[in-house]
Amino acid sequence: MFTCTRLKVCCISSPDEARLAIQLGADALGLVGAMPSGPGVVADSLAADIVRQVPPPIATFMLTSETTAAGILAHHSRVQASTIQLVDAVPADTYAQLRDALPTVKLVQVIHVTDERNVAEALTAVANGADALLLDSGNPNLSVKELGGTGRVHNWQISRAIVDQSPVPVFLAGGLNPANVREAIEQVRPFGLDICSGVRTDGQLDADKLRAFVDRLR
Ligand SMILES: O=C(O)c1ccccc1NCC(=O)[C@H](O)[C@H](O)COP(=O)(O)O
Repeated sequence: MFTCTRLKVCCISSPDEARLAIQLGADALGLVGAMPSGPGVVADSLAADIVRQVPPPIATFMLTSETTAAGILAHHSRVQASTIQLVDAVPADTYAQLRDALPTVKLVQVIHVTDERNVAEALTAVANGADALLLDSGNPNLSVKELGGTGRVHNWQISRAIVDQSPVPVFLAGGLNPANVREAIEQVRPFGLDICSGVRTDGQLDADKLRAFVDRLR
């Protein structure tokens, strides 16, 4: 079956990694801001430098753990990405405040999938103004929150239920790699995939792993 599942390569840590990801087929790049935990964080100055070098039509996603409109806008002013990825839950009026301040910037809400209640959580985020959803495997309820980059797969049946009901595009993340990418697409049918640890070796983007992932994806 023909598929055009989009690919976001996350945890980009240098201009060279950005170039490699684009060369191998990335539609979007993810730049991880300050987080309570996780291996993929880069300084805002480096993220901004990478954003400046990324050509259109490649999208740049700034991942933020900020949960107030003021904090998110301050983060965005330092990075200037085309898309803001909210990795934690935010108050309902935050999307409208961000939209007023940044009308051309897209807002992607991460949902950390643990149980069926995440379906309602996802649809509420859309009703509040999210332009897209990204389903990941973190745990925001821990004392030190996990907000992504876990390398873990979650319950794809719940993700499929969200895809089936969502009126906006849905990205699937969490523990994806060349070996499970086809199954992920067949089971969840997402608009796009997001990958970090599954295409890295010793923390560096691995061209062979990313090529293998893209070969199976396309
Ligand atoms: O990588 C991190 O350190 C990180 C920490 C907190 C939020 C997001 C983080 N990474 C970016 C992502 O969104 C990952 O691409 C996503 O969680 C999937 O990661 P993986 O399971 O390793 O493919």
